Amino acid sequence: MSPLLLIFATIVVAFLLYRILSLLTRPSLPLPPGPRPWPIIGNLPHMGPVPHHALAALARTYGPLMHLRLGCVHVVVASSASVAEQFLKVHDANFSSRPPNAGAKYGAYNYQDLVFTPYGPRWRMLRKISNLHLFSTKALDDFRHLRQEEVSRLMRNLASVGSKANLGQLLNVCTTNALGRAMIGRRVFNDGSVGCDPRADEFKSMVVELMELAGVFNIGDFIPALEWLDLQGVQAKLKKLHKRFDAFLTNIIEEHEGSKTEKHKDMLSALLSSKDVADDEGNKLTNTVIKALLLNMFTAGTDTSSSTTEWGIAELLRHPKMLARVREELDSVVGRDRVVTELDLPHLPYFQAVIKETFRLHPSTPLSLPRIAAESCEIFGYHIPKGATLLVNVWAIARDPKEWPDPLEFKPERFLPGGEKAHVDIKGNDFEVIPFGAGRRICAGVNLGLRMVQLLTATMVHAFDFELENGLNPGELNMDEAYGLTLQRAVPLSAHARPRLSPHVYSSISSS
Ligand code: HEM
Repeated sequence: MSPLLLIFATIVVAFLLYRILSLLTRPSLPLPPGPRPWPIIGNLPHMGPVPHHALAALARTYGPLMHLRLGCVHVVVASSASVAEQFLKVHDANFSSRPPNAGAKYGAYNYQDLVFTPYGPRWRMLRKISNLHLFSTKALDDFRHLRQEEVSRLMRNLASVGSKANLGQLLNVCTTNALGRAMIGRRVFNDGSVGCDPRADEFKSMVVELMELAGVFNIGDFIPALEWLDLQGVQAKLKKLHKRFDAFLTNIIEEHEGSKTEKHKDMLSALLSSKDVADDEGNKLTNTVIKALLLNMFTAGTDTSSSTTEWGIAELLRHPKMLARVREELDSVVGRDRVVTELDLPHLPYFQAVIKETFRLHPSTPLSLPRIAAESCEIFGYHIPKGATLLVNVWAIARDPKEWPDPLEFKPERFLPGGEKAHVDIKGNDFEVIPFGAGRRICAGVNLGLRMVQLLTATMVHAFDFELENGLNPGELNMDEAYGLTLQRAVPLSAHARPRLSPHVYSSISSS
């Protein structure tokens, strides 16, 4: 055979082999529908400046189970309760790790933390430790008085101010200090005056920056060949921010180790005392893992709760009749001669419905946190490839008109007896409203977050009348969202707070 013929025959055979192989390996099922991807960048341009809005709009065209290609990465998006249930309940084991990303690599000690560590022995160890020391019912009850004291401090400070107060900032200081006392045995920030500790402003801005960076669809995460170019500057910013967080956390640990004589009852003491001792599965807590865990708690556990409270108060201010009904309930259960406590909360059904409705319309992580498919699988007749990133649009699911009549209206009644969602809870069992996610990687701090948001919101509306800045009519309150990984208010809530309880309540609050 002539050489030319040989080359030609080789090409034909190779082509035929390729066709046969691709036919054999092609999944018999189609991928879910989705917008046509651009070459190389795929659907990245479709994500827009506010990805949960853009994905909700795309889902109206392509359906609640959608496929996109971001760079080289397959991404599937769940935008209805039934699709979310498939991923987070039926196939939860297959989606129990998170995809690789620059945020975890450069911002969270290279995946050594609880939020991003792959599902496995380290995840189990960290989840177990945090449940034991922070999130179990016993730990939550043991630290109840700390939360109460911090909320009361906030109340006393607000009562003593004549001028307008930045509620968002104060709520954030309060949640950070309450968490700080349980985790590291002390407050993180001063709050002596409502002008606040300047470090509190800095800390909140660090958390918000981290959430903003984590919310960016970083090109390097989706096109690994371009990672080194850091086209959006995300990696550089993450590295810089990480240094600031690391200095803050190293300082906390050094201080704690330096005061060994005191008997601490906080989480950090327990972590330090079991440092470098292997557990049953051979895992050890190192200084780095401890810092990573503290970082998770201070970032995942502060802004989420304070911004949800801010949204809740804003909704009540915009709906004066609902605010009046909440106050009526509080005044009849608690009265005006004492502050509301966590023990009162189960006796406030209308207020509970207001909180659920706040979480429905303003979930603090609108796209939850991403998961990755460990193996390929089939969902509703579609092929989900191994390695695909899963995004659950919890924001869109909770506004799905097929599930929620008048989805954009703030209507707490829907959660009351006789309402269409009377028996629905928000803790990951009813998939039409999953602000804390669901399945084995559901938010570790769900019960703490709920208690904090409830106590703060109830205390604020029970103890104060609010007057908006410059005599603004509450109906005109700006409710726009500023997007990061968490859902901030575009315009922080500022108001004059006027005490409405008996004067002795504000003066008798302990200042421990
Ligand atoms: C308003 C309050 C909060 C909301 C709405 C919220 C929401 C979420 C969501 C949606 C996830 C992802 C769940 C998933 O993948 O299915 C998550 C994970 C997590 N949250 Fe929260 N969270 C809140 C408060 C807190 C608090 C107070 C803490 C701790 C102090 C916390 C710690 C965590 C941790 C450690 C994870 C990662 C869990 C894991 O990967 O195993 N969160 N949160």
